[in-house]
Amino acid sequence: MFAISLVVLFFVISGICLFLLILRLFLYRTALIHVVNKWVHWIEDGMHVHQIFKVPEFNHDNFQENQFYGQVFTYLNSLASIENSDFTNLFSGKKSNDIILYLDHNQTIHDTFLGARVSWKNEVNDQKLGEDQSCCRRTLLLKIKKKDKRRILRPYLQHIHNAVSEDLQQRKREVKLYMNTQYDHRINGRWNSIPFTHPSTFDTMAMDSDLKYRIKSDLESFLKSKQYYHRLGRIWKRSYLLYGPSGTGKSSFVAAMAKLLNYDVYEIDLSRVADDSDLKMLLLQTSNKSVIVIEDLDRFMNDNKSVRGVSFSGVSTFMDGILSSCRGDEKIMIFTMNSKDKIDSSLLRPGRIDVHIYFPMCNFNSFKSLANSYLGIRDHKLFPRVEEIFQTGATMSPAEVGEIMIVNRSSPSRALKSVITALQTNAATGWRLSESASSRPSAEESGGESGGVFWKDKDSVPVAKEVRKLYGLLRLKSGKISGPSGHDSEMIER
Ligand SMILES: Nc1ncnc2c1ncn2[C@@H]1O[C@H](COP(=O)(O)OP(=O)(O)OP(=O)(O)O)[C@@H](O)[C@H]1O
Ligand SMILES: [Mg+2]
Repeated sequence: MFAISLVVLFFVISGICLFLLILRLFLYRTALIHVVNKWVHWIEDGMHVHQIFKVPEFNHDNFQENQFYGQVFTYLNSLASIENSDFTNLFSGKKSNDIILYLDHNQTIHDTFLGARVSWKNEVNDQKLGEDQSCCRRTLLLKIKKKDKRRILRPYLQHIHNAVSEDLQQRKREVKLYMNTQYDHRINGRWNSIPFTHPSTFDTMAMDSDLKYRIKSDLESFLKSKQYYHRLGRIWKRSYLLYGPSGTGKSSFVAAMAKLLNYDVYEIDLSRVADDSDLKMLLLQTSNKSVIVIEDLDRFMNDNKSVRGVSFSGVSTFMDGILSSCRGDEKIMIFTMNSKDKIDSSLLRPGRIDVHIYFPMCNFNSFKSLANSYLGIRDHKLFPRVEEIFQTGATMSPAEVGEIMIVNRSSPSRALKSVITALQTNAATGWRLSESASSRPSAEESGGESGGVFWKDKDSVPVAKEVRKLYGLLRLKSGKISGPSGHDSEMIER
């Protein structure tokens, strides 16, 4: 009898074990386990009081981005649990085989910290602005059990901060290009960003190497001078004016500078700025360590004295950068122009523009540099002929030379012959005369009224001897900064 009971018991226990095993297999195979987990969490959540914390995208005054929002967003997207969150977005990353996961609007993601379970919601509220316009107000909501709050809240926020800082350091900051959106007083953020992938670098620029070295050193010494500027009571800002004819590499050089610094680029399109206060707002919404760029400033200033409400004084106040100094961080401003001829000299005075860099048309040296990078040749039997034509004063922009070389890259001889023909045609049509009249820096421009430091490619302009003498005198008065090769004739400090 006892033996029979034992056998029955054995079968019952085995049956239960088998049942549990099959149930487990069933739950996992069919993913019903997630449904069960959801119910368990739902019941558990219902038995607790929660507290919700908001992390809005913009600070309460709506002027500046809330840095912590960006940190939390990066942190959440790096969590393994994002893969379990519904509607996660998949984007391709920097490398072709990279896939990046991003939390979708109004989705929830869970995280655990020191044994406590918290959840985050990526809340996005669409606001109707007009007939066919709307904007989003983004907030991240942290839901945490009241009983866990005292124990984990502060360490958890610190943990996010540390995790993101390390992550950012590892990724060495992905540089972004920000562009201002059309003005609308109901929208908080005025900048849209995309990854900044411009291929230009200091190495790819066909420029005098001495000049490149000076610009690099200038940037580096500026970045190290926080205390110095502070002691002088000056705003820690450096402004560069890149000017010269079209296609000489000004925009490419902006990209090269931003890459060298690893700074984000904020490019301001003045036609989208409503008025002076909007321009101020844009400046206030830029982040630390950024390059602020206004391209073709001469065009805007000359087209109409007031660009859609932006006044002359609005532009000069912007250039003074007083607002940008609110957070005491360094700012680099870059302005590009084709010519300084018609620009009010007060806009170019030292302090508003610290360094003037002239971008010349192609000369034989920059031609050789382009031939090296575009065609892979350092010398060629046609080089003397090309040099001869340059010496007659014929010229073209580096952009034009580059285009000819790209089209004929399979045959360097054909490329050089095409460049020679194009140079001859330009010379015959008298193009160089108009170029020299409109955009080369005159003595007055460079050393006279505009001020600041003036740099140009040492081969670019046949500067008159008298001007050089004058420069020499000015240098003696103010001290000099010389490059590695000892050429200091291109730089004037007033
Ligand atoms: N000095 C240079 N070295 C190498 N490439 C150059 C140089 N100048 C121009 N290029 C090439 O020519 C093209 C046009 O250059 P970029 O747009 O920088 O000229 P830009 O001076 O800004 O012209 P614009 O005044 O019309 O805006 C780019 O593809 C760039 O790579
Ligand atoms: Mg340009």
